[in-house]
Amino acid sequence: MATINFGGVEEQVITREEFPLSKALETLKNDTIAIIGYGVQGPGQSLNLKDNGFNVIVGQRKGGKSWDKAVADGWVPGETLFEIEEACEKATIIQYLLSDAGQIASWPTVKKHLTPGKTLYFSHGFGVTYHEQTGIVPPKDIDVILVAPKGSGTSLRRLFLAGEGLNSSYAIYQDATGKAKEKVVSLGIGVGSGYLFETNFEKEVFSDLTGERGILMGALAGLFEAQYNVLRKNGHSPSEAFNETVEELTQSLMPLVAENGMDWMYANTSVTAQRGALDWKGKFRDATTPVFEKLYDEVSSGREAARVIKEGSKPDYREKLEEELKEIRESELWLTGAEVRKLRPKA
Ligand SMILES: NC(=O)c1ccc[n+]([C@@H]2O[C@H](COP(=O)([O-])OP(=O)(O)OC[C@H]3O[C@@H](n4cnc5c(N)ncnc54)[C@H](O)[C@@H]3O)[C@@H](O)[C@H]2O)c1
Ligand SMILES: CC(C)(O)[C@@H](O)C(=O)O
Ligand SMILES: [Mg+2]
Ligand SMILES: [Mg+2]
Repeated sequence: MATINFGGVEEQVITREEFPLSKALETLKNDTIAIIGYGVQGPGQSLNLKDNGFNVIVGQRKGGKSWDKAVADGWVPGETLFEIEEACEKATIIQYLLSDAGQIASWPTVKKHLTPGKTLYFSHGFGVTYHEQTGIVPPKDIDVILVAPKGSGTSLRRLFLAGEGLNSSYAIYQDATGKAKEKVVSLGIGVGSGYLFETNFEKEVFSDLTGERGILMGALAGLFEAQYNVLRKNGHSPSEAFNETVEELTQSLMPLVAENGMDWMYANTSVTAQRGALDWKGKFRDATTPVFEKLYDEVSSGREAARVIKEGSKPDYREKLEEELKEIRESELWLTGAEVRKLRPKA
């Protein structure tokens, strides 16, 4: 493990250099890894593991879109693609990558196959942390581990194909065999993580739910709408409002932040922008802190989980989601975005 000083706080991280792929392959050479669920993380993790040389099969409900996608991606029914129960039976390591609500519904099926010596792997602390609501309580005599890629499964696959890697957190919930650590690190490297940082199941789910509802998705989308609406109300054209709200952020300023930090982005803007933004930063921080405090409280109390389980378990969830996404897609803001994207010059 490498000790890294993160702004004055030392943490241990695991990199590909110190835990190479060859060591991961050696550790899991007798294992069959079943990826249960082929939604977003399933494809990314299974294809990366397969391309890295691990013994992988996929378990997915037959007949739906995810099954067809698995076939299109090269998984062969009866050879490397099975119904969930059959894949669980064949596996020594079960990577439980159904949607968090789906994991509750399929738990009785999966649990039957969690016999001593097997390993149960999650990419989220949700099911185990909120066990009073999910009913997911693994048997004591198996290893229970987590590798949570910090980003979409789509990005996990794309970065892997580009020879790069998304970072992931890892955690051990139960170590029945004494080998959970080497297994979790091997799987973390195998699924294509750039590096791995340690957490526990509860911290992973509390931070993840806060992040995605907050700045990564919910807060960001809400701030976009607020600023766009104010600009439009004051007579600015859609293209001007969109460019000053979204396009410049994604195309010009966030790449600078990603490359070299916030101060680098500030250093590459005008004095006028710097001065104003530095003054307004505090106002936005103070205005939104109570909302973030409320969000964390909803997450840590389990109330947010209850809402997700209730909504995510409804049979018409996907249909309703599609309606909500359509409403966003067809709003003036994002219709403008579609036109603006088309105008980007190609290399
Ligand atoms: N989406 C991501 O990129 C991402 C990132 C990090 C961690 N995670 C975590 O990874 C896990 C998988 O997430 P995902 O977004 O890939 O899942 P998903 O929502 O895409 O669903 C995965 C699969 O579950 C199946 N499924 C849903 N309900 C089911 C049910 N009742 N019975 C049987 N199958 C059912 C669907 O057919 C789908 O193929 C979750 O724990 C999630 O929190 C996801
Ligand atoms: C990709 C995210 C938002 O990081 C993940 O946490 C998810 O739930 O999909
Ligand atoms: Mg998440
Ligand atoms: Mg996340």
